[in-house]
Amino acid sequence: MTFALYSLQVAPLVVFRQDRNSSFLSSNSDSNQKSKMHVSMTMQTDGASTNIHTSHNKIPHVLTVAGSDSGSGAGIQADLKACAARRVYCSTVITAVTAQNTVGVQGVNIMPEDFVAEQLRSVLSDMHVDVVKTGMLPSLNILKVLCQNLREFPVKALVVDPVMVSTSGDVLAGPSVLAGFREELLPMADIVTPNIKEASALLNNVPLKSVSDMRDAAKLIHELGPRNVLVKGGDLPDSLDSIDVFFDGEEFYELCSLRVNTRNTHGTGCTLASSIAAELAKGSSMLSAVKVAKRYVETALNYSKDLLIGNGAQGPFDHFLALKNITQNSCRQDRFNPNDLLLYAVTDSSMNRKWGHSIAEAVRAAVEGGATIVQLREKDAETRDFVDAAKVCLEICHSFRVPLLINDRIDVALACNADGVHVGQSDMPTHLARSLLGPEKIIGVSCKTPEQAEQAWIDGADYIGCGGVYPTNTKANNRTIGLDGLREVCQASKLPVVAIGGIGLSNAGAVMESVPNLKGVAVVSALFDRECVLSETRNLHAVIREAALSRK
Ligand SMILES: Cc1ncc(COP(=O)(O)OP(=O)(O)O)c(N)n1
Ligand SMILES: Cc1ncsc1CCOP(=O)(O)O
Ligand SMILES: [Mg+2]
Repeated sequence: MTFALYSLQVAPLVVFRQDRNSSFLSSNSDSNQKSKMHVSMTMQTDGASTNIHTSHNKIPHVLTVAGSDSGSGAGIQADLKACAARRVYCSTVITAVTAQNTVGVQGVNIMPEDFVAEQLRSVLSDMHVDVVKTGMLPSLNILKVLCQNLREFPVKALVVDPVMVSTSGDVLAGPSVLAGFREELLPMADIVTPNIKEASALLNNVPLKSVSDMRDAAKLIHELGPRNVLVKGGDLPDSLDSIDVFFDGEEFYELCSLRVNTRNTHGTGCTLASSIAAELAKGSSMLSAVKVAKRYVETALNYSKDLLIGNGAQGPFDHFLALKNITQNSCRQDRFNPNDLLLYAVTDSSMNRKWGHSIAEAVRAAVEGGATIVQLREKDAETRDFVDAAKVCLEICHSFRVPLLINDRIDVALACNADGVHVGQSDMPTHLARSLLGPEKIIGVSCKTPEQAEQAWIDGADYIGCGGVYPTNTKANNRTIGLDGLREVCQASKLPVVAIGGIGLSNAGAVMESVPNLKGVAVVSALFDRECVLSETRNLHAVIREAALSRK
């Protein structure tokens, strides 16, 4: 039995009107931002994106319009799990019910389009939906009903996953739907996320065999009207990496991730699109949303690679990998905030020994004095001592809401559940560190050139440590790049930059004042090769803060 809601007065809804020539999202914390995004309304920033409630208690909301998968690997079920894991609310409009498992699709029951319309109206007329994500649209009429509702109830963003064939090879949308995608839905989309087969189908079956073909396809699909295109290269043969091509209408980005060797890939497309939608709902810029979503899927696949569910060729994966850490009570609540780089204290075991300080004493003095982020750089510590000391320092830092990173040692960072790591050009490669640490941890990378900074960004780093700016005795044989080298990296880097090397009370203010875009300074000896770490940190903090304020 259905209820006629159509006569009810509908409360005035949304909010975001899209200017078709511009993009829709603000990105006030996203230094990766390259495209022409406009501020339409105050949303949460990336930096606060793990807090699902805004100050008005509004939760970011994704509506998924997709088919049900009885095996729960893909479709509506994957979308719900992805949104829950990414901590946004998810409502659902079901377009079809499939009888499906890890072997394939045994049956499809398409919802009548009137009932799809009724579901859409129920959700959109009552709830504040930020982002709509589409999956299986099994008939042209359903697609048209969706477009009609989107025109009536505009939302902040539309993510289109142009589902046509299931992972098992079963056809989920016919040629008339393909025409509907091209003519009606894609022109409304903020991003479309075809895999190789879907991109080829959208382009009249043009063959796609290389990354260069994917770039051409992204450009041609962009001409169909979506503002951004992500062509997913997971099905390209003969590659150790999985490369996706992102095109925003102006620039191409090749987004690389490690190919995870697993049978459990059923639902990756739905999960990726839902995760992009979730990040957009939180207020991320498009490129940042795509990067975070990719990281999340890669980590989930890696975490579930040996999971055994079903007897078929393609199994589901575990979306809730984050729950494995839920029992750890000592965890930071916020994601990386670039402003945390303002005064970056980097420890040194030999300096602490010289002054008779334990690591914990030195770290406590630094955070009490105003350090905004701490790195344990314990080059000669025994692993066991390092892990024990890191756990104590983590408690101290978190009591001041200061993140704690580990220098070089991913194993130590994992063992103590630190907030992240800092790696150099000859340490663990950044993309490997990212796949080991997952999407939420902070990764900093040392870079001396714009090219290295670009690579760090591609590989999934969060910030750049740039230096040595001045000569230093703390790191042997380290080439000095000077203020000019620092400026060059700051100007080119899409990631926030912190300066390091020979910086102290006498020059920190000048460095901050004379280098545009610099987020802060990282310091070893000026804090730790001193008798009183607390007062040195207080003094340096005052100088840097003043310089940062005078720049504004
Ligand atoms: C913030 C910050 N920037 C740069 C470095 C240097 O890292 P790396 O090049 O790996 O050298 P080591 O510190 O490992 O000797 C850093 N540690 N922190
Ligand atoms: C680790 C590192 N990386 C580049 S310079 C440097 C040492 C910085 O130490 P200090 O602040 O004592 O000059
Ligand atoms: Mg290193």
